[in-house]
Amino acid sequence: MSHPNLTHQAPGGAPRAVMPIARAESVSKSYGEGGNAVAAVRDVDLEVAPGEFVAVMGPSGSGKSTLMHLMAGLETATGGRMWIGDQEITHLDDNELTEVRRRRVGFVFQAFNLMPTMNVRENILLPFDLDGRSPNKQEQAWIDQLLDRLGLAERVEHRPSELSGGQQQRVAIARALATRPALILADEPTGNLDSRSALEVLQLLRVAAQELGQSIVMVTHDPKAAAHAQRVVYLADGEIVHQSEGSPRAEDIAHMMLSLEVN
Ligand SMILES: Nc1ncnc2c1ncn2[C@@H]1O[C@H](COP(=O)(O)OP(=O)(O)OP(=O)(O)O)[C@@H](O)[C@H]1O
Repeated sequence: MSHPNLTHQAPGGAPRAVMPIARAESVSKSYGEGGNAVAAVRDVDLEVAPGEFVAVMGPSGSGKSTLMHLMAGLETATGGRMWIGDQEITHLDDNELTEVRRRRVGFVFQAFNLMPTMNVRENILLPFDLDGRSPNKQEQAWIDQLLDRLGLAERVEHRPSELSGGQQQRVAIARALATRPALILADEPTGNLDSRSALEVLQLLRVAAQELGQSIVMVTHDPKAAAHAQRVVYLADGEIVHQSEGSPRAEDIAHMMLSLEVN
């Protein structure tokens, strides 16, 4: 189905200039049934523009990971509709979802899912292999830049078991960015990293957004990490309760988080 925003009017009546790369419309997700049902995500409306870097924050159990999985088509919504670019993914079957993800989405999840028998280079090139092609010259230059900036250039022949946890995480990040997918979903991408590596990852995500036009949605508990995003979306009890206008300061984010956690 085509995207309704092609003909959509933005608030104020002006036609929308760009189609969002990810869009949730009144999306809900419940687990279980009857008295045991848990409403993990409730009536969420969210749009992420091309080249936008959005951080998602909220107390533990507020629905951040579930929202991310819904956006990726890894979970099926129990209500509402979801799009990736112009493609509605709400009712796609598993094969169709796999295809959309492979072509358009890069993931950095907490389980890095690196292939243990492959070295760093082979792991990073895996998305190209799955697409039945090799990187072109521009893509190879980008991969070299990723390896360099992530401090992995000397490690390309190593297997994951020969790397530290932080290095494995950086390989997963390089792999997610390598094909320059339109949408990057990152769950705590700086969670296990020292502050220098974390800064490098956040700066890379910004480069991917600002220079390559990739859209990034990053779940994080770290106000300093979230301050690198252009917008921060706050969840509580499965609902969006606040959104920043522009990049907020880490102190303001920490303050907001505190108020959500005590409520
Ligand atoms: N597969 C599942 N079955 C049942 N309940 C689930 C499932 N996955 C998540 N939940 C529940 O949904 C709610 C939201 O969980 P979710 O993992 O999305 O929160 P989160 O904000 O990512 O938390 P954290 O910051 O602790 O990772 C929680 O109450 C959780 O227990």
